[in-house]
Amino acid sequence: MVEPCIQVQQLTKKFSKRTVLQNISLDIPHAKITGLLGPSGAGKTTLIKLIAGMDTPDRGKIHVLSTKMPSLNIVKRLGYMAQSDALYTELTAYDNLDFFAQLYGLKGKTKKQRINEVMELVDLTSDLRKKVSKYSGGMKRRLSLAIALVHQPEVLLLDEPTVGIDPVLRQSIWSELELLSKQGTTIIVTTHVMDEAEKCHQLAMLRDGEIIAFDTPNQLMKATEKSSIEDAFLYYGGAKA
Ligand SMILES: Nc1ncnc2c1ncn2[C@@H]1O[C@H](COP(=O)(O)OP(=O)(O)OP(=O)(O)O)[C@@H](O)[C@H]1O
Repeated sequence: MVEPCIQVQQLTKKFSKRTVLQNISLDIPHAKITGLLGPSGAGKTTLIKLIAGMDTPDRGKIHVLSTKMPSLNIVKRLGYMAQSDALYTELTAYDNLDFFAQLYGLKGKTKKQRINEVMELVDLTSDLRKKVSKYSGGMKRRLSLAIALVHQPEVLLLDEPTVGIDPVLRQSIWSELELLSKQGTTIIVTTHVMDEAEKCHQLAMLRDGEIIAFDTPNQLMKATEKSSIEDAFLYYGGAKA
């Protein structure tokens, strides 16, 4: 049997006395796009951060690429895009990308080529030399995505990657995610947007720190006899995401 790319086992996370993730278990296969869908405060960011190794669970275990998290050993194999942009605003976009690309071990021609490729992908080529402090919110989001992609990670963890991005570019980003997953990248993406949720190969629906359903979008709609993911989600007792 092929081991899942990401294994979450009986995970519990508390902040002070408040339990925000409750006994979560998930097996996430390789080379699929898995969506985490849930209303604000459901625990999506907390879960993706734990998977990325940015925080530690109170109970349970997470393995990514057969490595117990958190672990520095696989940092280079992961791409993580946080919900709030972590950018050096006094530097240009190029310098930001250059900094992260070097951290990930890219050098010389390959580094330059990758920087150009990812900036083209997020449609920022003409703003490559602009200071990030002059970027709009949507441009910063796109640059953060470019940074998460620059080292061609095997696992991509994206926390609301398309917030503030216009519909046309959003579509092209989703086409790229689809292509990356076809090429073998495992992708987890949190979203509030229902039409994005439908594009995921499988969806974990979260509510109040618990997984209320985990299946393909089609199966979720079929099982609930609903014609949209939003209605299926409401059926399972989720508030409006
Ligand atoms: N560092 C922290 N300290 C205390 N409470 C926290 C912390 N981080 C998150 N929480 C709480 O944990 C719960 C889950 O938050 P989380 O950010 O994971 O939700 P979310 O589903 O990602 O929400 P959103 O869609 O609004 O981003 C919330 O009630 C939040 O207030």
